[in-house]
Amino acid sequence: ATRFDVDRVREDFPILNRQVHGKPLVYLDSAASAQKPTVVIEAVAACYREDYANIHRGVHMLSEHLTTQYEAVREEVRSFLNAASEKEIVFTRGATEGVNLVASSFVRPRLRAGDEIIVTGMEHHSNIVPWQMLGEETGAVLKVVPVQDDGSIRLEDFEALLSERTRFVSVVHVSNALGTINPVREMIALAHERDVPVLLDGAQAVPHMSVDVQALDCDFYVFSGHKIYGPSGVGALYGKSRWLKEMPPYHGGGDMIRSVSFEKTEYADPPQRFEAGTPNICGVIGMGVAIRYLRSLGLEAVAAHEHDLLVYATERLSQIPGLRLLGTAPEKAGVVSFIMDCAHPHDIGTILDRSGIAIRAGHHCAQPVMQRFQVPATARASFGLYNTRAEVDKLVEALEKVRKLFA
Ligand SMILES: Cc1ncc(COP(=O)(O)O)c(CN[C@@H]2CONC2=O)c1O
Repeated sequence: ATRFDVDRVREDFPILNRQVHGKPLVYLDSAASAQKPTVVIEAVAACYREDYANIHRGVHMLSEHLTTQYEAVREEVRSFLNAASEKEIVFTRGATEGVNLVASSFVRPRLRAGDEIIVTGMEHHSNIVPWQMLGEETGAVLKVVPVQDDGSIRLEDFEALLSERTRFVSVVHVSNALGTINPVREMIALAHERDVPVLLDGAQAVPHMSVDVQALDCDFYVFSGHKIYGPSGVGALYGKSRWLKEMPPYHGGGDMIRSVSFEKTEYADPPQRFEAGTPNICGVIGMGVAIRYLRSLGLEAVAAHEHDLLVYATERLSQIPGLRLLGTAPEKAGVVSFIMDCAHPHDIGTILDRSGIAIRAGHHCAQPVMQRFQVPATARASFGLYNTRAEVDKLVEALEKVRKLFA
């Protein structure tokens, strides 16, 4: 793979030149949201400054031009995920809306009291709460794959939960709290042996690795634009055509119809059926530019660079007395979660902030993970393509300062 020139790449991210509390920003919170390259910032600005109109219905040049740009992003996302057709790509507000859409339109009609939905113990709340809401409505129950001490799950534990009552499996591809990469290909094969469809939450996977939904054979895949260096409030849901065709609309309104009358309304075909109302037009266009930018750097080169940072950070943090890593599975991406015996994660985050270092401290919308490891919270450093070993060294330096302060 071509050596990844991170110093050159950093020039693409204006915010990385700024100071925080008089110190250079060291941004180690990309798992929460990634920073934006100039090409994305400029594309969104140009969309509003030069090209803006509403899309899909206008007969004037601006509307037609922007509609073409907007719909071209659907092909960009199809290619990014290697979906069979761009009709399998639904634009959403993000991963959370993608899960809710599938829960409401695909799973809900299939559920009866006592039916089971399988998730893992490391899910983000956006892949727990929608299923609990369905359970309250239908009497369906959640079955949870236990998390091992190293933050991984065991296939045999997953298989043991599959039963004739299992109606759906919804699992995270890469954990935002532990960094674990789950064995999703094998999980999907086991579920499909029993004709059980699977949704993968790919919010933390797509920034760090190539994703091929046809090779995975997942039934649904969700991700958010803001984690792949694009705007917030935009994302995508991949769904197999065979499923999208049979799904009723999620939200009603304009654009998702073929014809409306008080006697009868005909819905549009997928994907438009699931895209009611005026969308985040310039956000979608920005997301398309972000995907092109990421792919221009090469997912393999980005993954290799981030893996080097992950290994380096893990080695260096492991040498800090009183620091315990959470999430030490052999297959990991993106994040290093840890606690220190001398300070609460929030204190760690506050002190690091004073040194210009941005990490996340809390439960990372994965409270069951905190309960599983019996910690109130963790400190989490997470990596993007623009991070460097020197920034890991600054993190370690600051953590030594925490130790001196609190020891
Ligand atoms: C694994 C995972 N799934 C779903 C989501 C929800 O994505 P949206 O908020 O874009 O719908 C997140 C967000 N990650 C959170 C956001 O802040 N810090 C995190 O780790 C996530 O990490």
